[in-house]
Amino acid sequence: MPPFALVAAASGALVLTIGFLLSRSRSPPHPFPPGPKPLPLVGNLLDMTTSMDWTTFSKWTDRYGGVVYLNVLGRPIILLNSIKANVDLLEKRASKYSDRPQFPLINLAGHQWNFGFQPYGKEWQSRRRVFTSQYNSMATLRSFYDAHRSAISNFLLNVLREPQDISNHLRLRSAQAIFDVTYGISVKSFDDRLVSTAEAVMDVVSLALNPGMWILNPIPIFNLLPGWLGGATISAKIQRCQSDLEDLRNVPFDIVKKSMAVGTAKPCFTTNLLRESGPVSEELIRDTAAIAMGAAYETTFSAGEVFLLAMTMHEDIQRSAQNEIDSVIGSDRLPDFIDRERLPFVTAIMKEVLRWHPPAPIGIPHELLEDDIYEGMLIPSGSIVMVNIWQVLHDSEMYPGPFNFDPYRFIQEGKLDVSKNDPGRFTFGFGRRSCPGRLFAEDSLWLMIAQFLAVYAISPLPEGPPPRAEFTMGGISQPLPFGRVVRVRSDAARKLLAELQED
Ligand code: HEM
Repeated sequence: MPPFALVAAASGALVLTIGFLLSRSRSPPHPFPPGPKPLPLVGNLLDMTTSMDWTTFSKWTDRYGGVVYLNVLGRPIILLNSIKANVDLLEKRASKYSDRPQFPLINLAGHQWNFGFQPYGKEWQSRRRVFTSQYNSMATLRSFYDAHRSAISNFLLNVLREPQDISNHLRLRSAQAIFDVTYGISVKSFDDRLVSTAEAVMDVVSLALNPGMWILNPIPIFNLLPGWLGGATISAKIQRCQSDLEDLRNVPFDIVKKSMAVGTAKPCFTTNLLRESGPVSEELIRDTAAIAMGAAYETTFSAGEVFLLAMTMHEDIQRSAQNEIDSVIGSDRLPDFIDRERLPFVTAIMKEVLRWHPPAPIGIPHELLEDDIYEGMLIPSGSIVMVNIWQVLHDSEMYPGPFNFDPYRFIQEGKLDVSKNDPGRFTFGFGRRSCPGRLFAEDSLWLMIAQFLAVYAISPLPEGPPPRAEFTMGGISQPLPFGRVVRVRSDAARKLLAELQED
């Protein structure tokens, strides 16, 4: 254990003791929900593993049910493991359950303007409303189609040139689509300063959302560390995080403003809002634009990697999708958004990708604003409420054989049917804080799947272990590296690739 963690744990003990005694001194008329037995002083600290471990959380469903109570350092934590509990609490009682807890590292990095972490209230509401005015409008989403097309064309061409670097190409595609849509800026390569800044910001966000960081909060201890114990290095790193975040917030926005002034700006999220006459301030437009980059980059990349893993593991499913594409579209053009209705199996694969391994398996924690009684149990005010999205999507009643990658579960009589079990309903969270980028994310993933399968085939390495469904832990999770071979499917596919234009 690093020294700072020891110091943090030791100094936290006093706080824990007080918290624990206080929590014990309450004798609620209603019991807390069931959960693993807490230890004296630390409560359930050891049950909450150091990384976000949804599989451990899910095991508790069998033992304790859909609502699990933990007490960590005197702080109540509620895990919602079932669809019913999530709908009943986060959706039906949204006015109580839509706040966010404090994330100390997020605050320290300077995210106070980021509505994804803001408390529930007017400020959050007005920012989210501006964001959804674009990302939930079908007309605006359609205007983003060209950005998706061009990012995916670049991706397909990059794969042709360097198939072994497919993960990097997938990352670049995520960055290109979101920078184009948000700022009308085309980032050319993975080394682009804007992309590396976004990566650095997201690395810190991922760390900051780790329960170890917001439960133990070692930051006050870092501040006390003398230089020889790493204090100076830590403080330099913190300053770097702050300046990266400010760059992400300001640099692309300033580029758009300059190009608007000389009449060369491409229509995008930022120009749409800046041109609208209305009460929205320039600062608010700048802030909401910057959020999209952070929120979309890692999540859409992760979904793309999950797709590649699933196809490498299930070549038969891949071939069925390719047969569908060949018979509906033929081989003289690439599938496009207009074909969506006619490619139900491709859509079923997209839905199953989002179910089989959701990119944000335990979402972003909420905080409860006031005491609540649910099914006779007390959920105390101030509880941190964590949604086990992964478990919801592995509910064996809703999704029989939940560990299998099985897009056929969404096909009834040859047609797509997600009327009762659409994973998109759960993968993006529940209630008023649910992801406002859902429609954009599904558009982006669908086109990538359809066009990739039209021209490429992916298979396991001929030698070496077959790929396994293994994933990184953390706020945003993705497959562990796995071996695969990508090849152009046919001469017709090669011709289609030759006709593609690079942006
Ligand atoms: C596959 C891709 C994506 C997944 C799986 C995903 C998932 C999520 C989840 C689980 C949350 C937390 C919901 C909650 O607190 O209950 C969230 C929040 C959010 N997402 Fe996404 N997301 C994705 C893509 C995107 C994209 C493309 C954008 C923007 C264009 C976006 C913007 C946001 C924002 C702004 C929030 C914060 C909402 C708030 O606090 O009010 N996400 N997302």
